[in-house]
Amino acid sequence: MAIENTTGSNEFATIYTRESLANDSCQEYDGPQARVFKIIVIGDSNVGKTCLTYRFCGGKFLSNPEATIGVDFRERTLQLDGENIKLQIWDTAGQERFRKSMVEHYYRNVHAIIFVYDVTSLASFESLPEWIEECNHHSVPPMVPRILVGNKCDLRESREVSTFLAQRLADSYNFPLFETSARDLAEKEHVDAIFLTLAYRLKNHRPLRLKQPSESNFIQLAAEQEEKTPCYC
Ligand SMILES: Nc1nc2c(ncn2[C@@H]2O[C@H](COP(=O)(O)OP(=O)(O)OP(=O)(O)O)[C@@H](O)[C@H]2O)c(=O)[nH]1
Repeated sequence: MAIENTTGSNEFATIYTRESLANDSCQEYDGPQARVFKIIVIGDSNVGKTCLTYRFCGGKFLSNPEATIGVDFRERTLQLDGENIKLQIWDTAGQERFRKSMVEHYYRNVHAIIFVYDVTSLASFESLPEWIEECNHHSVPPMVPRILVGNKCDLRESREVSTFLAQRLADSYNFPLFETSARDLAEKEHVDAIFLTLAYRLKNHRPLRLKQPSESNFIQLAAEQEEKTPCYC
């Protein structure tokens, strides 16, 4: 099942569906001159942040991921309407003990935020206001796009969070809502569509304040992380 919902404000005018992806001008591209956007993926431990980002960047489902320590970095470069866009995805740790020293780094110069919950865990859904609050505490500008993703839709029998409930929360924050599954192969294009929706939004939004994340900081943090945790890229 794939559901894409927009908020009434039409903030995300471009929402990419499976069908539109098939005809889209978006291609994989690994050229040197890409605009770089930092996207952080936030939410409780075990909701599937690693699996979602790995599905988007690596194409596969990770059945036995280890808990993220600090942050794992993944990247994918796309060519959108002739422009090279590199999405630098920060897969953050859900467990407090693995994230507390990193929180400042997560939010610095972030361009977009994906809040993830698990549709089979009401607790992970009820944590969302705290994650959103943390983000607000770090003074992330309001123009930074935020989206809500309910993962593990393949576990239909165990669902604890209805689409209705999730949509109500999404509407209250004015965020678009997506429900998907990192595990279900049939949802692969839908996972791509979530990130592509953000990529198009970022590409077309060129505020003067937009600051590129420093490549040197990124490389240094990535090197530190590699020592701590295996990289699945
Ligand atoms: N059924 C199902 N299981 C999933 C899905 N996505 C992730 N999982 C499983 O959920 C568990 C946690 O996945 P992770 O991606 O490591 O979760 P996380 O949010 O990154 O966890 P932390 O690194 O601790 O923050 C793993 O056992 C995955 O195999 C999904 O879409 N469907």
